[in-house]
Amino acid sequence: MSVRTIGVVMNGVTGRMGYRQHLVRSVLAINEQGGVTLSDGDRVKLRPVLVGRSAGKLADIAARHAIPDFTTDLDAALADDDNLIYFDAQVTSARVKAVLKAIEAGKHIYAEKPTAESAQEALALAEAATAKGVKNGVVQDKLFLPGLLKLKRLIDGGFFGRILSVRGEFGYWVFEGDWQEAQRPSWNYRGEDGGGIVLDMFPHWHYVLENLFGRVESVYARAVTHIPSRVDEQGVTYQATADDAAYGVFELEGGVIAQINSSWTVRVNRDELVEFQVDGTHGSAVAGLRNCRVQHRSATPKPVWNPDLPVTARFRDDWQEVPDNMEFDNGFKIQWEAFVRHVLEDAPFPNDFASGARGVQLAELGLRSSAEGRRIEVPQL
Ligand SMILES: NC(=O)C1=CN([C@@H]2O[C@H](COP(=O)(O)OP(=O)(O)OC[C@H]3O[C@@H](n4cnc5c(N)ncnc54)[C@H](OP(=O)(O)O)[C@@H]3O)[C@@H](O)[C@H]2O)C=CC1
Ligand SMILES: O=C1CO[C@H](CO)[C@@H](O)[C@@H]1O
Repeated sequence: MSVRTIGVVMNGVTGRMGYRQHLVRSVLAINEQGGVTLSDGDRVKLRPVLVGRSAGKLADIAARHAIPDFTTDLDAALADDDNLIYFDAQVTSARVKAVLKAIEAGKHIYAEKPTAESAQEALALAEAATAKGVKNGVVQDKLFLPGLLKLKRLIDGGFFGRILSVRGEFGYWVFEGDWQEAQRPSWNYRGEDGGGIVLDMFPHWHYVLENLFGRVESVYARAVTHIPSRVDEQGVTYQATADDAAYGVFELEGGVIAQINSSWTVRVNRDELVEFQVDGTHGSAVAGLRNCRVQHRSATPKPVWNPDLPVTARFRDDWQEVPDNMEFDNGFKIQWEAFVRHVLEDAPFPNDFASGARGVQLAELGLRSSAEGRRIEVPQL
């Protein structure tokens, strides 16, 4: 068994996702476990090369984790042939330019979602990567959440019979920033800076729906800005020009109807920050980030509507927890390992830029649907 090291240029590590999930919980965690194991038993460690626009912030992170390589010069990092992979977790609006540069430099590309702000640009990235012959992948972390893995297990095991509908509820209250600090970066609430819940969350819903239930054939959405002004990181009031809630209906192949609410203006009255209820002819399930509960047709109670009487049935007690049956690793790390194997030994990696572009397309069509007040067919890309 041999161990080798490859360089990974990581742009955006001073941000929330780039630092926590990608650098600490994925790349450094992979090295701590001894690297990515390839099919022949060899191991590959990752040498992060931190890139960003603030030398001070990069130096802090590098010192904290004893990382020798960091720079504000993306071109220099891309010019180094030992750096095989370029990873991007910058703000969405900065993604396309940097990724195109990295493709041009012949790097294999892994990027956060959404890959671009428009479907045209997202497609252009996919085409540029294909033309250059570089591997490409987009983060689709929700597929690896324990709750969704359990849901997939139920689907694969035929638990539902014919699936009829999916109801998704995502969101929580994001503070306005005046009397309590906002817990998400302010650019998310400015359209001109690449913000908006549709662009943020519809790419997630797209790959979840496509992978678990089938192709998304149409969308109807209403996107709104419920809170028109917020206060940013500097304490300055700004106009919230991006949508902070979206109410969407998606029709899937085979007639499944999915209805997903996404909101940063909702107070949580559910067990998890995202939950999907799936109803089928033979059974139903409610899956969250970690847990999944089911009710089989044979154990379905028969409620009778009678508002004259107090409710005595405890409907939630009639559901059964799906067991873990396995250890669940961090989903971002699992995807990093898969991408490294894809680059080095051509292992399958379905979450490519083409699938990323389909997600951006759904966001774009969702926004168009909202603006025009109509249901829109989703053309196959
Ligand atoms: N898969 C998932 O679950 C999630 C994915 N995301 C995606 O990750 C990306 C980053 O989001 P998040 O980490 O929340 O954002 P942050 O605001 O926390 O981080 C943004 C990063 O981009 C850099 N940056 C900011 N402005 C610019 C600019 N104008 N030009 C170049 N770089 C810039 C920042 O550098 P600096 O520190 O110097 O400002 C920082 O490194 C987004 O595309 C978002 O959609 C976000 C949340 C969850
Ligand atoms: O992917 C995501 C999951 O949820 C987060 C919380 O609002 C979002 O920031 C995000 O982009």
